[in-house]
Amino acid sequence: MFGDSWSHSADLQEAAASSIQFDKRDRVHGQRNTTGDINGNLVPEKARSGDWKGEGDKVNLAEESLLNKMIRHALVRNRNEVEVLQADPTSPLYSVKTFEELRLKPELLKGVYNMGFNRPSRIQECALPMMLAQPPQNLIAQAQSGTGKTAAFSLAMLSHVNPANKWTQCLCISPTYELALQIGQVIEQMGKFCPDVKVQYAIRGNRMQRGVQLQDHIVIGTPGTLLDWCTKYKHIDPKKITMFVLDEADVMIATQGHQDQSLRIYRQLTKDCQMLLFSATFEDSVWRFAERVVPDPNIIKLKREEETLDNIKQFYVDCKDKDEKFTALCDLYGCLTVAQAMIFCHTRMMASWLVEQLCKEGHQVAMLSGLLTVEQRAAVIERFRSGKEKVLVTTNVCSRGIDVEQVSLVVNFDLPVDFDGNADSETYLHRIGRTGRFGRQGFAVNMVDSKHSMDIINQIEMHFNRKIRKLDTHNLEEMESLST
Ligand SMILES: Nc1ncnc2c1ncn2[C@@H]1O[C@H](COP(=O)(O)OP(=O)(O)OP(=O)(O)O)[C@@H](O)[C@H]1O
Repeated sequence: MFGDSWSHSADLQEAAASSIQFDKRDRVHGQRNTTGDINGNLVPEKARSGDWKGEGDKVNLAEESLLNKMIRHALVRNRNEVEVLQADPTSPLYSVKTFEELRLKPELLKGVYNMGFNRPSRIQECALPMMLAQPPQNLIAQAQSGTGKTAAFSLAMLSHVNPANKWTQCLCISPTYELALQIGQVIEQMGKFCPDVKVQYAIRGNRMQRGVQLQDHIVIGTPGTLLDWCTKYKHIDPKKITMFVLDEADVMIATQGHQDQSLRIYRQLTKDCQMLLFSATFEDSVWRFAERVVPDPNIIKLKREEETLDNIKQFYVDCKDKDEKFTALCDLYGCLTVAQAMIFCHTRMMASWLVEQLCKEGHQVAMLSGLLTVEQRAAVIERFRSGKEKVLVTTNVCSRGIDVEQVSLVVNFDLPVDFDGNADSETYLHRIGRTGRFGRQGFAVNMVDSKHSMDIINQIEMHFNRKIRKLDTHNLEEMESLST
């Protein structure tokens, strides 16, 4: 398929990876400030975490993904059209509007409905018929988190297996232990009425006697353990795998060693094995990886709904220093609690300082930062969502993940900057942008405390071609207009 050059480069990668002592759990728990590039080199995480003027709080892709799964209870709204690129453009394109059209086993259909799914999501409409087609078709699918990818491939695996064959038929690779468990939960829930279908987890700590062949039909696991189970321990015969799913490919390749482990598993499969790859984003490195493991793919893409600054009134407050920013924030406090507000800081330290100061002033605020475990973060977000907390102080760790409809005011206590200290317009948009909020009004207040931060405001103004007006915190009329 890719010839020797491809396997040679995989070998080179493995050799490189094994020479670097790197515990992947470090990444899972966000201790590292590095990430692996396509060649397995360690490179610093850049703009996303912002690392200028003090360590910005780290955004760990796997944690972000897990957090998203934990806090999400429904599909993300997306009204964009799905783009489909077929491997064979002459073959008819099927898409379904109902789950019945898929002719699933009745027990499986019952499982789907039992989960409260009435109809396929946008991405599922196209992806499901492709994944269930005969002869099998390969698929690369890209759509943001929450659009129904996991549910789609879980359904495909459950539908694919023949329970009468007592061996592993579907492999699903996931970047972390926790994410693998999340996928397993979906499969187990969806397969609730298919008791004959067995699921197993190839994750650290789950050990079996060497040479014991699994009878479980679907195995979900992390790349390293799955590779061991296929090669070293022979629990799985890779030649009998007929469906191979790679989930969260973007997270996978950002994790040192995972890419080459996945490639090594892939190389043991037969060429008839159906390959399915999913990713929330599609940078070049993800794309190159996808092309390596998914020959002749159908490609499905669902663009993220554009965030927009429409309906957002943007202001800046001119301050001398941090303390003056704090005073300005306290002046704004009445407006913050009218609906709900998020206050962004660059570092964990700044966020902690701010929370402490606000509490001293008698204000009730919640804090979200990379210092918290994913479970703790999920709990804080739930409290904020349910309105138990009105004001959330946060770093970038959650600027992407949480969609809280009722947030009407965003304060950039620190402006978003990239690695070099320039305006990070993308993060700015993520912090204050809203997607299709039915014209609901929002406000953004940016704290400026230096010529440099004023420059950033100017850069952001130019980037979005929108005026950011000066807010005089002593001008009560303008202040009050924030809450109307
Ligand atoms: N057809 C559907 N109808 C209703 N809800 C659905 C449907 N498909 C999935 N969901 C629900 O929507 C949410 C997101 O789905 P899912 O986890 O499959 O998305 P995803 O794209 O894999 O996102 P992530 O990568 O964060 O897991 C879940 O709560 C899931 O139960």
